[in-house]
Amino acid sequence: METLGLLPASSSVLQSFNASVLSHFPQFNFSQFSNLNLHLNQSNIYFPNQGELYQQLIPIKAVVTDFLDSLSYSQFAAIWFALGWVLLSLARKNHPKVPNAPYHGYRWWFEPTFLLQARYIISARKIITSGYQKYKDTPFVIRRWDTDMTILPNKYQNELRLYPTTKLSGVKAQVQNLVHRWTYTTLMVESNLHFRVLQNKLTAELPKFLDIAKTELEYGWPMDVPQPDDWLEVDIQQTMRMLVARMSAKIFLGHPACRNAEWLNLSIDFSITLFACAFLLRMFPPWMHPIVGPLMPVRWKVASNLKKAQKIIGPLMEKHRDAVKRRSEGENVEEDDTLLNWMMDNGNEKENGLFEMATRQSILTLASIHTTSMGVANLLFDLCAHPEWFPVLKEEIEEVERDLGKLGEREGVGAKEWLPRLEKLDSFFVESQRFNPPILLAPQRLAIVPITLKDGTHIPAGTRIACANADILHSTFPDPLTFDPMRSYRKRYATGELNRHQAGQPEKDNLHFGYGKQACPGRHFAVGEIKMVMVKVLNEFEFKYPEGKSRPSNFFADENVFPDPRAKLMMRKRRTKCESCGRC
Ligand code: HEM
Repeated sequence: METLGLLPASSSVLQSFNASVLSHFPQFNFSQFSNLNLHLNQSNIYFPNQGELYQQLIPIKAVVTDFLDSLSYSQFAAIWFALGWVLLSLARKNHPKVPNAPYHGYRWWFEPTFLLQARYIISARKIITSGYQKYKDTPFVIRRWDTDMTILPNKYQNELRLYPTTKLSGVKAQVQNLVHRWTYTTLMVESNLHFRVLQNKLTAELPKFLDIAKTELEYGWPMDVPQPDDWLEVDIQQTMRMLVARMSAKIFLGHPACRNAEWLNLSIDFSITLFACAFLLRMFPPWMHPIVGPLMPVRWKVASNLKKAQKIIGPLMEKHRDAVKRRSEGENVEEDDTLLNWMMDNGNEKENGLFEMATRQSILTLASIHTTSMGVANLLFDLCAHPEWFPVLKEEIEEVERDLGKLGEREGVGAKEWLPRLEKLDSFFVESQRFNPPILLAPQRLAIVPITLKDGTHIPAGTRIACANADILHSTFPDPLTFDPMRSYRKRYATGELNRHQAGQPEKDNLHFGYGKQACPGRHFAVGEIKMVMVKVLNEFEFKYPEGKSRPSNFFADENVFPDPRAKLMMRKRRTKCESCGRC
């Protein structure tokens, strides 16, 4: 990360600055304060007939100009961020919070708040977990760089989930995280078309769309997935991102757009760029966004991605409009049943504007691709760390194949019949997600109006609230630190609640997909995709860690979690007796 270079950069920045100051103010001998070996230009500037103040300003200007000229790109970036930090510290204010909820995370009573906020960037896990362990049943407040968040115990979940978005809004909290108009995400708040299409079309016709996505998985398989006969080191995260991007593109945009390499790359890249842009902007106080936003290259990239998206989405919209018109004239026009078409048919004039539709499609890639592909990658990382489960999951697949034929092969037998049968794989995913949630704070909400809960807990308007989803799942299970992949499988049968405790079924204790009416509207599709990919992967390949490697650790950026991007796996085509487990 660039910030890792801050320290070395700052000492040479200091050198440049000292040299520059000394060249214009020779009377100050800075070298006596440092042992830096500086080569100084001792020119003395004197302007006759100028006021004394002006005489003093001219050399200052010269110092600044010389100084800026002498900086390398990384030194300039380091100063830029240091400046942001200082300004933010000056502009810092306390954000609304639940009254009496203590601020948590200070190491000493005199630790400056900006240090705690800076530590949160990479130590969110430690801060949230220690707060949860300390306060468990009462609210506490964590301090993120841009906002404070009151962490509520999950005993309030069933009450909170009943509040409508007009009072407690998940999307407004997300858009605040994404720094709204500075990343072009405000439209998510202005209209919920992206939510409606997932709930009313995708989830309502889930088996159909999973079967459609499966066809694209088959198409991309030989291209995206290496087919090595012998062990080969692979970047499994990138492979999975591409496969998931293809499946998403197929259901959103249909054929042939789903095979447009530019769109596929864009849909993967957009999330990273937009996330980086929002993350950097959050370092600055809101009043500075109009100044720094337009100067940020990463934001230019977001804008250029959106322009490219318009070029791809525009003709698709035209095509659908044309099809609708011709159909209304009695012509029989064939079209893919896509989510884009549904959005156009159900959107109003503004939602159907090109910029708005292209941006919304891009935001949907942000919500769907990395989250889902990380789920598959984590599953594989966990399987390689516990290879004794390979044969169990393979046997389950083979059993379903014996009854229903291979997935997608038998007429009339598709995702609907197949995927619910993969109960052990489902349970393995739930446990893998328990250890590797994509986010540490879910659900997150913004209080639009003041709210008083039944026990008198008051949430003032403007308060950001969240739940410590990762920690809840590490405290509500017996033996929580043990990776026990059949937990939810056993729980379902022990309680007889066969429809509960499954992947993608939010519970008061399992909040990784959010909770209530505002829970992730793409979760059932995501779980289906993950299972479909895993069936193919387990049927065809064996995996293990490269020599000397083990399960990669997770990285944190604020409360966001992602696997070490450098982590690799070894894979080869499946043999009768595989090395992963020694049995199958
Ligand atoms: C493993 C994969 C995924 C995880 C872990 C995940 C997780 C989440 C979470 C935690 C939320 C916030 C929910 C809340 O506040 O209660 C969310 C929202 C959302 N998710 Fe997912 N998600 C996943 C996959 C997907 C997929 C595949 C799609 C689309 C097909 C999708 C679309 C969305 C959208 C549009 C929202 C925002 C809804 C709004 O406007 O409030 N997600 N997701």
